[in-house]
Amino acid sequence: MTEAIFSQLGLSPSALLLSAAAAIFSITYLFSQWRDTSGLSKIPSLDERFKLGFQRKARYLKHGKELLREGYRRFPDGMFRLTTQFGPTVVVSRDVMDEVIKKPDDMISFMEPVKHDMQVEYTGITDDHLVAETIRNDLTPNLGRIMPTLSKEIQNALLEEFPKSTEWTSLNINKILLRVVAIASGSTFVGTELCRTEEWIHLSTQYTMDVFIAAEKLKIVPSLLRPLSIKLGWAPELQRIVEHREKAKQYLVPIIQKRRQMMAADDGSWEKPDDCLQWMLEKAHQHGYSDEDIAVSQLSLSMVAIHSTSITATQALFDLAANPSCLEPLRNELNTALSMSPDSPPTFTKSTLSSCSFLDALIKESQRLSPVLLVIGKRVALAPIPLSNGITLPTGTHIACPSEAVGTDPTMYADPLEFRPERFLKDSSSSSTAISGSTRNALTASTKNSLHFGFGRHSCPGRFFAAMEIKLVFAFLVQGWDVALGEGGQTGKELRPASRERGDSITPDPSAMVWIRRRADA
Ligand code: HEM
Repeated sequence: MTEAIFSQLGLSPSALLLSAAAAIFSITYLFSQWRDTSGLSKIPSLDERFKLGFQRKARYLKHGKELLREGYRRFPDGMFRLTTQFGPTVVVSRDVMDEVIKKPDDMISFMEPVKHDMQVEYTGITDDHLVAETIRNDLTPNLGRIMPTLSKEIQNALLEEFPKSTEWTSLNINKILLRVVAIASGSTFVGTELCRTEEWIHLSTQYTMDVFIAAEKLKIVPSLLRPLSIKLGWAPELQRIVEHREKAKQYLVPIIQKRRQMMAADDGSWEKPDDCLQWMLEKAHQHGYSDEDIAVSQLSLSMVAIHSTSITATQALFDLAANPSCLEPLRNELNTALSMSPDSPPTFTKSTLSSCSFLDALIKESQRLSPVLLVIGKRVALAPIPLSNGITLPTGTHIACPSEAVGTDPTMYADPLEFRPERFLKDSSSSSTAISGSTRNALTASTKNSLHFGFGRHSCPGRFFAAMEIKLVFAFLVQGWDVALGEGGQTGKELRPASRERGDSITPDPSAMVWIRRRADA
């Protein structure tokens, strides 16, 4: 049908797409010139040399980290304008961010940037209150209770996925840790049976990939042309997203219904599952969720949880392998923690794991240098936002805080690009002045000095679970295996795989290999 219209017009689909794109770029350019004359022009800009919006966006996609660092160093206490992949954005200091995010959601929107980033109009991602509430009210307070199951799943998954040989073997660690985290998270999200099935592992990881890829592809196309580009087959992932949702319903609705029957017939003998699916179905009616909605919410939960955690774990493993001097203190600390366990054989508990401050510091230091995102606190002003510095951010202003630049600020962190977990230890003499000597330095801290899980009321509610999961992966991994970055067990900073950076996001090199061998005494 669409092709028939094009041939009647005497145009190929790509010629039409190109002409329409040219027209839309011109309109966008004129609009961006008009926008710059608003109150925002009082704020310094890093965009001056580039006139066209698409040039600015392309520059950010390639050099986002350098631009954010430059702006932060030049205007550390204030704010600056920069076109990010999100469009013209006011990048604000932590103090301004602190002020802004305290405003109510009807003044400063958390969802608007998500709508753009995830292209929700096309991908169908929704603001899922049930997910955030379940994490805050059920998952986080019960971490101690679910830990034995989580711990067992991680240990089993590592034993299955990692080599049994005591010879060095190369592995694509991205893929393996994604599987381990998907299985382990699945045990807490949907239960220990479904979490190990290939179908669920595929669904819970591929859904996220398809949503992100579709959204990235759509953002390249000017907004008015997106429906046409979809008709022309530009984002086939959108169809797969719909299929993933149908599959999730097929897998989960019968389980949910079975659980409801068991609940209704329960005479006290039924052992109620202790997982997010159960917690969600028990409160679904308060939120007006059907059983099918719960199934889709489980995909949303996997989407926010699994990749962010496995990426953080992968980066930390690269850092550990690149810094072998960290291995001995880490193993000693873990052995001491296990020696405190009352169980036989000894196991990690929530409190023994929290006593492992070097492990906490190591992951936090890795996150400081390789966070998942360059900025946090992306928001859109839904009303004018007056600030204490006298500037009022007009309605529609896009805001973000340059968390990576803050984390590599030399006035906060001595030798900021060096990997030194000790800087986060309480009694470390090498800590920088701004961060030393406080339990607020923990990996899960969400403060103005610790930004990578966001801060304020929308800060990541899953960070306690993520931290526990990553720590358990590391605890079992370093006890059972040796890790290196080159053939024959070579290690060293120069071998650390470089990350991929595009716009706001930092990801480990997907093709990077690590070398692993089973420890003889494990
Ligand atoms: C290392 C892994 C993770 C990182 C780096 C991370 C990071 C973040 C960040 C930066 C935000 C946005 C905060 C803001 O804009 O103010 C966020 C929000 C969120 N995260 Fe995480 N996250 C991780 C793991 C998880 C896990 C495991 C879960 C679920 C169990 C989760 C659930 C959520 C949810 C539901 C939100 C939205 C909160 C809201 O709507 O208020 N995250 N996360």
